[in-house]
Amino acid sequence: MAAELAKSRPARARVQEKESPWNDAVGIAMLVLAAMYLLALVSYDPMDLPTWFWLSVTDQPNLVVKNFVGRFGAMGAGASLYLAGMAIYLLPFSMTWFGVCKLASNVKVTGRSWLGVALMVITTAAIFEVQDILNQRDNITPLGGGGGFGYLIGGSILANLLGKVGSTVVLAGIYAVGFFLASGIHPLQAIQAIRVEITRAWETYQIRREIAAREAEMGDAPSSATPTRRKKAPAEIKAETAPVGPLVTPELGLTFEPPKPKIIDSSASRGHTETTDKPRLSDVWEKKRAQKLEQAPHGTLGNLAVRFKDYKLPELDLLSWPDESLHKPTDPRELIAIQDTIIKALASFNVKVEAGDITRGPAITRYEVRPVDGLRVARIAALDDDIARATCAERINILAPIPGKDTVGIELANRDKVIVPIRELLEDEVFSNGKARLPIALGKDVYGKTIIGDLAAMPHLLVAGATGSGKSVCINGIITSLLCRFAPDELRFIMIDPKVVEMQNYANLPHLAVPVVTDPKKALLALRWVVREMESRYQMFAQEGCRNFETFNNRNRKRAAANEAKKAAAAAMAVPEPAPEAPPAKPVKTSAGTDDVRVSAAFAKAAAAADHLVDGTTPPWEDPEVAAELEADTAPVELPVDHNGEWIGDSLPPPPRARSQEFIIPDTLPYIVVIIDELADLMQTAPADIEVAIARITQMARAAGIHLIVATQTPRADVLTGVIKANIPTRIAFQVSSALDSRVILDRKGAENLVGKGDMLYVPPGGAQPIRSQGALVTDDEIHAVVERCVAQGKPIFDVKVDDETGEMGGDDDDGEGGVSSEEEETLEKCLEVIRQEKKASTSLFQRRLKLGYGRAARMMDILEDRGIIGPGEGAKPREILVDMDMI
Ligand SMILES: Nc1ncnc2c1ncn2[C@@H]1O[C@H](COP(=O)(O)OP(=O)(O)OP(=O)(O)O)[C@@H](O)[C@H]1O
Repeated sequence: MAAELAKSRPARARVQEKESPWNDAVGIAMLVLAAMYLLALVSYDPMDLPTWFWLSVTDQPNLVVKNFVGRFGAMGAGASLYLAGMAIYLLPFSMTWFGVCKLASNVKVTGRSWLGVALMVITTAAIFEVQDILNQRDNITPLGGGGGFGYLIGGSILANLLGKVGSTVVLAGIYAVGFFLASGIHPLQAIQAIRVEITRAWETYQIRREIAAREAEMGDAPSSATPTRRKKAPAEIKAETAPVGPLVTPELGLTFEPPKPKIIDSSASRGHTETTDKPRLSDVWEKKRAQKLEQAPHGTLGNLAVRFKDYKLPELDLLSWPDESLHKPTDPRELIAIQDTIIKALASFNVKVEAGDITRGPAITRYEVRPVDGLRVARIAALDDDIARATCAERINILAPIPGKDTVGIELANRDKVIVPIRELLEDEVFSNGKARLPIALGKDVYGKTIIGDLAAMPHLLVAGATGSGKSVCINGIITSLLCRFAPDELRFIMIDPKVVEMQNYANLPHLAVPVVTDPKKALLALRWVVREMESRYQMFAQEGCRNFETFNNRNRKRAAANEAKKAAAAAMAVPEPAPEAPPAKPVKTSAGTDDVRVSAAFAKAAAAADHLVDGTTPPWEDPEVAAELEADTAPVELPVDHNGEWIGDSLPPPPRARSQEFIIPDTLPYIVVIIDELADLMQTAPADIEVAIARITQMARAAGIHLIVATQTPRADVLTGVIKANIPTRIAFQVSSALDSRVILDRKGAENLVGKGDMLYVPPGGAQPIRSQGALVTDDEIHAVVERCVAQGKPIFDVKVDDETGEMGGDDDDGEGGVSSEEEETLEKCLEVIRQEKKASTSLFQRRLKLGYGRAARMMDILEDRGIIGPGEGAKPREILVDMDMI
């Protein structure tokens, strides 16, 4: 109980001793004095006193002093025993306690403490006198066991005034006050601890009695007719026999028994669970998708949905598991040794902490320490460099405190890093349970919990970190998650990759809405297209009376369900009539699936037309065969209506459309995920325009099913501007070189302490604290396998509008080689003629001879240089002609 009391002292009483170099000296001095005092008391002999001392009992004192502390000790002990009697023994013990406190610097020894001791000594002396304890009057204690104080206060005053019992009660009260003053223990806490002890003892007694009674009952014959004991409900028994855990006092909110430190190893991957009874996830999703397509109302399937109707999602078997044999088991002794080193390192700076849990994650291990009461956690955080030195760690991170815990976490990189395979995350229940609309596998936290984000909820994501820290792997993991979950008609990508090499793996992906954009100048056009697409989606939503992407995509199913319910209600209300023997109504009721086929075929042709266009081959309308087919399709389709003109198809009739309406509103729209791999490169070209486009997308695109992922390795304020950051609250920071960079990404420091290679801080949407985790690893082979599976099922159908916007594809007739228009080609011919005649080439020459403006003449020079006809410019000199002009 004393330990509990000591632990639970309130901050008021347990004022921490200020760290001072004198503390140790004073502490040691007190211990020495206490020892000498005690020795003097125990070895006191009145014959040691010199004759001149007022307590001397002889003219011939001992020649050889018997007192262990000499004559001085004898005089001190004699005077003390005379004044306070045997109660004086409290003094050296109190001094010893104070000396220890001084050395430990954990409790401040103040005047109040000494006053407390004085009260304790005096009241004890008085109690000895009143209660006649150790009350011999001899040479050692001439005034009795209570000494002079006891005699005067106890015997002469209190006993006469209050009697024996009354004075004992008063003296006990004063003693208690002295004890609280000396020890710093709050009286309420003492009562609390006593109450807890009593309750615990009572509970233990009750449980023992119950067990004994039950044993006795079991020993009795079962035929015992009149059981005397009421049988308790199982819950009651459970509550009684529950192990007594850490007791929390509701009044003070204090835990008297801190939980025992644990070692948790969450580094190993969960491994593949071969479950034959469970359907494969891709099958489940495909089935859902097929159902949606089947239920889509007549004529509203988009061309992508028709084209990829039989699309199969890549199986998770394409992704591999790491070699488990390489995983080294955790050695708890090693972890405990490191924790001890940390505790000792902190203790050497007078920072007292107790050991907490140790959690080994895939890349880092978190050592928890519990600061003693009264220690500010900031003091531990300030010693990060010293802990790093003591543990020989390259970088450490201190969580002071760990959110939601009463401990401080010290995170050190593991010597043997365990990778987190993406397959583990994709097989996780969280990924597949369908709660996340756009699930993306991110990684695993230090406790082994998988981190699966929902891009739809984010709704945009910023990924930043130094080069080689794991950004690309993270983005590839996100793309792989989406590829394993969505068909090309459900999700489309726009990839902007100014680094050129990062996204080449995805160049033929059927999910691409536009070819991978590598030219930073064209990236702006792609972003503008996204803005336009967003606006056109909002128009569609308005037309359909939907507020956002989800309601739009589910509107037909909701309407169909409502229609079904109406039909059922009407059928229930209708009086059943005998069915007339009539020939089946004409036209025969056609299922939604059947009537879709024809319209879908038309869309398929439209898709083929788009393909023709982007492939640069003959446009479909020039192909007589396709043209004839398209013509045939314009023949009126027999609609599933009854003789009253009422719709009898399984699906809903298409919504009425205005004649002027140019587009068919599709049943569902795909998500669009825009990925910008290096924002810094884009910000160099047209910072203001890019910033405006990103801000517009991030502010408004969420409800339109458009989501943005921005990555950068340059976390500077001019790249990640305030406007961009304000609109992208969800962030992932990989290792960066400085706390400044970390602040730019996360608005707080911490990323500079990451250890690289996928070690990241993830700020979830709405989450205040970043979660440290190890990113999922997806290898190049895995990416190839998944992409190949997607590519094998169809080529990308680029949106022609996008091509026009980005200028990447051959959709524009005007653009020839390298974006040179036919008009420019004509001017170029004239320029070549001028070069042939003049045998030289310069901008001014073209301006003069062809009456061109400077800009156009300079553009011609650039094209000629690009084509290797003329050499690079050398100041004012005419350019060198590199080819034989007669050969051109
Ligand atoms: N989650 C991870 N698990 C294990 N290793 C990883 C992980 N992420 C990255 N790595 C390792 O770090 C290396 C660099 O990663 P990555 O290419 O993603 O860095 P980056 O930040 O994209 O660099 P850059 O900006 O130069 O492209 C990888 O080749 C891989 O070995």
